[in-house]
Amino acid sequence: MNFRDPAQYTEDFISYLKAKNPRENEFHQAVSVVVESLAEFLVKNPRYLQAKILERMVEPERVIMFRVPWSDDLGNIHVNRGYRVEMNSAIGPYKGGLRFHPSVNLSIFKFLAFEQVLKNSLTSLPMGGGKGGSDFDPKGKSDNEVMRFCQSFATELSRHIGPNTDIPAGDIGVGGREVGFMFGQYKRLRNEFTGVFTGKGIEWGGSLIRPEATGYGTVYFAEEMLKMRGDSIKGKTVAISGSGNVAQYAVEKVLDMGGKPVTLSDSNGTIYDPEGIDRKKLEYVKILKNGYRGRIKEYAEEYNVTYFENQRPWSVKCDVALPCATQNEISGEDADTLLGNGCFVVAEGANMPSTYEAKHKFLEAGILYAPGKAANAGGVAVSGLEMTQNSMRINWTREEVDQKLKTIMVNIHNTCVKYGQNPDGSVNYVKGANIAGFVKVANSMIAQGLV
Ligand SMILES: NC(=O)C1=CN([C@@H]2O[C@H](COP(=O)(O)OP(=O)(O)OC[C@H]3O[C@@H](n4cnc5c(N)ncnc54)[C@H](OP(=O)(O)O)[C@@H]3O)[C@@H](O)[C@H]2O)C=CC1
Ligand SMILES: O=C(O)CCC(=O)C(=O)O
Repeated sequence: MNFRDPAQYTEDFISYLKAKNPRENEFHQAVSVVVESLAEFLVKNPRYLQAKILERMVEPERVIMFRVPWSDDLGNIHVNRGYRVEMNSAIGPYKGGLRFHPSVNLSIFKFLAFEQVLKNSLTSLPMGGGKGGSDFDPKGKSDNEVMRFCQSFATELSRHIGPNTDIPAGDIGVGGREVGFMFGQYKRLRNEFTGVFTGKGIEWGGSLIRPEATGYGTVYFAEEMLKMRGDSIKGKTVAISGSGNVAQYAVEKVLDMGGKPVTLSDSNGTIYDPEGIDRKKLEYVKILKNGYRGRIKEYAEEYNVTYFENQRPWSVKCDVALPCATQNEISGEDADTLLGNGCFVVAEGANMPSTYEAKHKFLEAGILYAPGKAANAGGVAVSGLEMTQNSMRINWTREEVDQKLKTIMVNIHNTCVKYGQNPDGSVNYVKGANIAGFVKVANSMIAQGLV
């Protein structure tokens, strides 16, 4: 590898990564963006190159893959695959969510775990990074089927996790219901009540504001970016994708701040409500999605608004875009459409929702663009606060947790500015987040010897 020329170093490193991890496209994408941001910094700070920190960081400390057998309500047997990627524990125990979705594979979990390491570092809380889940699809399953699956999954996972080892939480397809079933099984197997999961119910060890944290935090981050330009969310038209946990609370915080959310989506299509999704309509979405687990199309029927079948929200005119569904949901073409329509703020509630092309278009356009590892870090940050409350056997109030969340998001924003500000005063938040997240983990790895 060429240790003198940043562009050549980047190319060499990506070739090395691809040769070692063939066909893991999402993982290549996530690492490529980070290496591009870091290359110049690494060339100027060769001790990280000499210690082969990046080579070590892209190799998970441990990957666990396992069989998850379960039976449906008719007694038919199904076999899914479970995963946990324990990526890096340099600054704390592995921490990160579980995703249940039929599309998952090892590449997706490695990209998510790699992003999680840098994200958790940015929160300033002592958490390493991990991610896991299964190709199980909770959609269309009864509560009893989901419980049997979760019990089977947690039975194997319980051997690998613990309150000081690895603390999973929710992600796509895993919310309070699933965390409850897994926590219950873990407790039964270990005969101990510990904070081994976060995102727990409020009556049994959960933290206030954890459900809200990712969506709220994303909007707090967008507000901080706007503040740098003497602007705010107030009066802005906001396009939001997804209609799950992150999207719902992003809508709620945009409303709190005087903005107008106009879209939501799911994997079947997008609703466009030009009058704005108000609090009453948001309550409808929460019942639709969290209660009876319906489709977003039903919103269009209820409120007589446009429904774009099989389309994403990015063709709608907006000032701010908050992608809150899944990875690679904004293509290069979508980015062109957003920019052409005057969108000038993108804050990623989801993990890596912008493709490699889209990300570069946003950076070249010089808009306010916050990558997921910075903008959506509020979720795992409040998970960290849940761990603290569990250890101390106390519960903070809603206001206390929200205030701490706000402070963490402001600090992450300022850290990105510190490492990502250009000579003309503009900020490359991608570069800022990647360098800041990296430095703390890299220094800790060096301090701990060759591990
Ligand atoms: N929950 C958290 O605390 C955090 C979540 N994130 C990230 O935020 C994103 C959303 O997570 P969360 O809200 O928790 O998950 P949910 O399962 O609650 O919601 C996911 C939403 O995204 C949609 N979606 C999922 N997959 C696809 C797809 N392939 N194409 C189109 N739409 C899709 C879902 O639609 P449908 O119902 O049709 O599947 C649903 O509306 C993810 O990227 C996650 O990694 C990041 C930080 C923390
Ligand atoms: O709260 C957590 O531990 C995990 C959140 C998460 O999965 C994420 O930040 O992507």
